[in-house]
Amino acid sequence: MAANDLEEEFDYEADLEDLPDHPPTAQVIGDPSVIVNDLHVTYHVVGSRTRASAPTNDNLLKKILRKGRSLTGGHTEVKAIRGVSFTAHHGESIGLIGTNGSGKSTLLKAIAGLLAPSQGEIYVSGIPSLLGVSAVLMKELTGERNVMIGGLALGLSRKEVDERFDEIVDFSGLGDAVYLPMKTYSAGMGARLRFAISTAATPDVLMIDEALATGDAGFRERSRQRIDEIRGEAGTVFVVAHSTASIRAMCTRVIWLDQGQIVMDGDPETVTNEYRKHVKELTVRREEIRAARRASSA
Ligand SMILES: Nc1ncnc2c1ncn2[C@@H]1O[C@H](COP(=O)(O)OP(=O)(O)OP(=O)(O)O)[C@@H](O)[C@H]1O
Repeated sequence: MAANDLEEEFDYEADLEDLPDHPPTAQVIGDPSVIVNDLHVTYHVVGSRTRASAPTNDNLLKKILRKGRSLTGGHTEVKAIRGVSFTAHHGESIGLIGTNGSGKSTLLKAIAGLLAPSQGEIYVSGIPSLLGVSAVLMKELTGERNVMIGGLALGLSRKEVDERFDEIVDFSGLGDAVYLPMKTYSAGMGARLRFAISTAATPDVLMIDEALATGDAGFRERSRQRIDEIRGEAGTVFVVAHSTASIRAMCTRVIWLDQGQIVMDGDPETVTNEYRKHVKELTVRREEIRAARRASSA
């Protein structure tokens, strides 16, 4: 990854002014809602990690003749989560931070029950919801129809969805675009609608993966308030965001992941400060490597 990409990835200043400078209100934390015990998650990927040598016509022919065998080579295991343990409580909002590929999304998917642990256990009290409704929404249908589908998927009745429809649309900020097919929405519009539907019912455990990055300042402020309300109603919220400013504004606790392991787990200020230092060091180190490469090829 280039140093520029790395800096974009850690958009830690960009939205500071968009967000209130007070941290989330302190909440008395309740009983455990999620217990993760020595979790390991491994992806099995068909294909070799090593670069294939350019095939000559001769060995390509041989490969084609070896019918039924994979042309892609070996089988690779990606150990995305390696021995993660923590306990989350009712009333907490936990930010997950870490560089690209550190395992944040994988951890959320495992808590949501979408990925099986290869080792370890996850206990969840209540129903986890990974932006609960994303899987059931249909791009060909209008936002309006999707509000109904998503609401029903969350366990609301048809009448309850009808009653909450205006509120959901107001929250999403979509206006009349809600009557257009979702496939016509920008990434941000789709993310805002998913967030609005997912939080229409108060979930026990809500997981938000990057949805907030796509919203504007007003939407982010509404989201922050909604997350506070969910915590107030004894829910637990997990938030993945690359912006440490958003994380500090929304979370009562932060877990920093690196290469599938926990580096730090603690209060937002301490963890994000340490993380920012780490990112700055990484950026400097990568810039030095690039400069050395440029010098050696000159
Ligand atoms: N479906 C998959 N198949 C194989 N490997 C995967 C798959 N999804 C993720 N990985 C790998 O697992 C590791 C963790 O990925 P994950 O998406 O959980 O990280 P992340 O911290 O959410 O990254 P990002 O910030 O880029 O979204 C990475 O090495 C990634 O390449």
